[in-house]
Amino acid sequence: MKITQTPLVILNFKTYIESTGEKALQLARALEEVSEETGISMVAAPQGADLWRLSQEVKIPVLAQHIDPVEAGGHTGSMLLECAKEAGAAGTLINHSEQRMQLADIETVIRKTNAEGMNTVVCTNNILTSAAAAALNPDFVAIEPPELIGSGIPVSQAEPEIVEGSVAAIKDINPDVRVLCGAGISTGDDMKAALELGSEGVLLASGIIMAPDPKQALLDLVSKI
Ligand SMILES: O=C(CO)COP(=O)(O)O
Repeated sequence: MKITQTPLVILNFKTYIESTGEKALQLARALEEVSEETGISMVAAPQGADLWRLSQEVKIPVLAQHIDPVEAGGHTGSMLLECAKEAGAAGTLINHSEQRMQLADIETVIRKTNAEGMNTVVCTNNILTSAAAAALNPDFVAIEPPELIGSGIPVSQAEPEIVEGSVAAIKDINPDVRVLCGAGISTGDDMKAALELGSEGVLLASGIIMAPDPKQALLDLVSKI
């Protein structure tokens, strides 16, 4: 089912110990509680091995962090779309800077995932790649300058022009694509700035996962919306 409600918070669990296994479930429950308490749409993107457990335990959508552009058959170590779907994934991140893909493969995964009615979130690194991604008809484009990822320096404050420019370029090519931004996002001011720049939500990781109290960090994140 397509995610329609914005503003939107997608938490990329990556492969931190603090967001793995039992701790991934605790984090997903925090997302679910904050979503229920605030009415803000929240989504978890755990590692593949945690997809099934989280999709069964929480009501918020869960996304795969990556899907390989392969058909069913002889592929070792790949993540097959159909497997992620049966594990309860509502969609997938695509082309994250930590899992870069070729253009043809990005197109394949967007097309196959959209055909299943699942959500497609393509990650980009600048205005030009954001415009290119929009032409492939994903549901979301998440602009994340790699140099700010994990830095604690929020893109919405450090490089606002890349967010504004990506929104304009994307909407010029495909008005239906919704824009998220990420990299260094952690506070309510960061989220407020992101929305003021024209994005409809954020894609984030360490600012929440590494917080002493992730649930309180999520409440702070959406406190100024
Ligand atoms: O890569 C990111 C989300 O996909 C951003 O990571 P940080 O929130 O840790 O900067």
